[in-house]
Amino acid sequence: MASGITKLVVGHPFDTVKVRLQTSSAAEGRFKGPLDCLVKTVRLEGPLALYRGCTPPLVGIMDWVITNNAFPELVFCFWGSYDIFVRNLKRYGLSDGSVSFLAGGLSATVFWMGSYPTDLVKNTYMTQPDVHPRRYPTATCVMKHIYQTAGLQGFYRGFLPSFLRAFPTNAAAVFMFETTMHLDNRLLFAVPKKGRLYEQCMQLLQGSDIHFNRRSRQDIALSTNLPVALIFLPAADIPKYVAEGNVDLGITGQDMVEENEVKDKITQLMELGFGQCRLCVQVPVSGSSQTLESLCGKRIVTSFDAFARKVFEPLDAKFGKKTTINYVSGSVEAACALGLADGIIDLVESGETMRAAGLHDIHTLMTTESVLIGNKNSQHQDLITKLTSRIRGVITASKYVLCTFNVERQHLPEAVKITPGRQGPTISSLDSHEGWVSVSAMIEKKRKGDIMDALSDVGATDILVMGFTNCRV
Ligand SMILES: Nc1ncnc2c1ncn2[C@@H]1O[C@H](COP(=O)(O)OP(=O)(O)OP(=O)(O)O)[C@@H](O)[C@H]1O
Ligand SMILES: O=P(O)(O)OC[C@H]1O[C@H](OP(=O)(O)OP(=O)(O)O)[C@H](O)[C@@H]1O
Repeated sequence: MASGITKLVVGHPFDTVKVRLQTSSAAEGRFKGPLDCLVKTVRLEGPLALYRGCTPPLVGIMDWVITNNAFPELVFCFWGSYDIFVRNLKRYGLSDGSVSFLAGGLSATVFWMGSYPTDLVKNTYMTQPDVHPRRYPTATCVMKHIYQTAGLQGFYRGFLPSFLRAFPTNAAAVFMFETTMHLDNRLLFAVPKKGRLYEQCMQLLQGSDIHFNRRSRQDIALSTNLPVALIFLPAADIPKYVAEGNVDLGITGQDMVEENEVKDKITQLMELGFGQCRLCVQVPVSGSSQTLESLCGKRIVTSFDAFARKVFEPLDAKFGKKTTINYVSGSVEAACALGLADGIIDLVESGETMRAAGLHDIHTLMTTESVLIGNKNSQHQDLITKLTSRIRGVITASKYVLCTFNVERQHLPEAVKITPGRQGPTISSLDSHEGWVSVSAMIEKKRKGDIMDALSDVGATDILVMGFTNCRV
């Protein structure tokens, strides 16, 4: 009750201003803005005009709802029906995300079906012309008028646009609300949302059996089989989030960790074996500056501005010059051709982009690859260990294959030298061939051709090589 009265006293003037602004067209030019509307209303009609719509002797529950601006009370319709929709949609085996999305949209429809007539009556009452006697002395008169002129359907005039807007916006809002509420107690795992590392990260998550459904453009996805939430972020921002404990785990490049200057604040859990490249100082092939020292005092363009400052500040101090460092977020190689830079600092993998821009590298600042990094104080250390072990299994599986063959026992020592395995090969006797054994051992994928040749040379037969997708070794 107290909250209703407070809402009425404090909130109703705002509502009056809002509705008047909404219903006065720009062409009319009645009000220049909210303050102008407030001042004009008070000056021309007196302060009580701000409370029009809340004091008339309205009767019945509809009037109470209207005069107390009690739409929030109708919110129970929303969440009440939401529960019912959720329960029913779950029966169709839809994912949690789809259920929240659809139930949110459907509940918004229910909410609007219930509240739309009162909204229409309230708006009509509050925006009636400032003439005396009033066309509608009470909200009940508005209701009577609508009913007499258009029947019951008159209370739903203009409903379609409201519905069309309400379904998707509420579906998305509820979906995000539910997702965010479910982040509690989950390990937050940041992965690049696009760019060079994206595809391999997705394969890594899939290989590690971290299941999730991600809608297009959605930046948070809950795992469906682990207490993990995947947070899709730019690779450049991930080190900072991990260092500050906003997320527990992340995948990014070592170059990004350096650039964010957070190496001491994170734990590098594992090198992932992809995203390998070099961070290089590059200059035009025929440019006048061909050394780091000669670039001192000139213009450098880069996405790695912190790195660039670390390189050039000592040189500037030594030579008494001031190197200009300008940040760009991509296509750095274009800067020299555009006359914006004398040199750049950017990544080189194959060197194709660099050469296509007429540049060559004169200095390698660091070699880099993608890494799994963790927050030092995460509350989810057990889960971090588990995920790290799964990911290590996928990486190992991508580097090794399983080699099996049969060999005469007398040649076993030579064969074992060729395939020692990670901790010794598995050897079992062959019941069907007296004096023969079957051997299986993990071998490096990139050496499999040489190994098979060598095994043949020592008399091994039935040599098979098989890939596997995950392992714990
Ligand atoms: N050519 C490359 N080869 C290998 N790894 C690369 C290459 N370019 C970038 N990387 C690695 O990928 C990380 C992210 O780089 P990327 O250019 O994809 O980031 P982004 O700026 O977020 O994406 P985008 O370029 O789509 O805006 C880099 O920090 C680096 O570690
Ligand atoms: O040596 P290369 O094999 O040619 O690779 C190097 C390029 O790859 C990266 O850019 P990316 O293609 O990711 O786009 P970006 O410039 O927009 O960051 C990097 O910034 C280089 O431009």
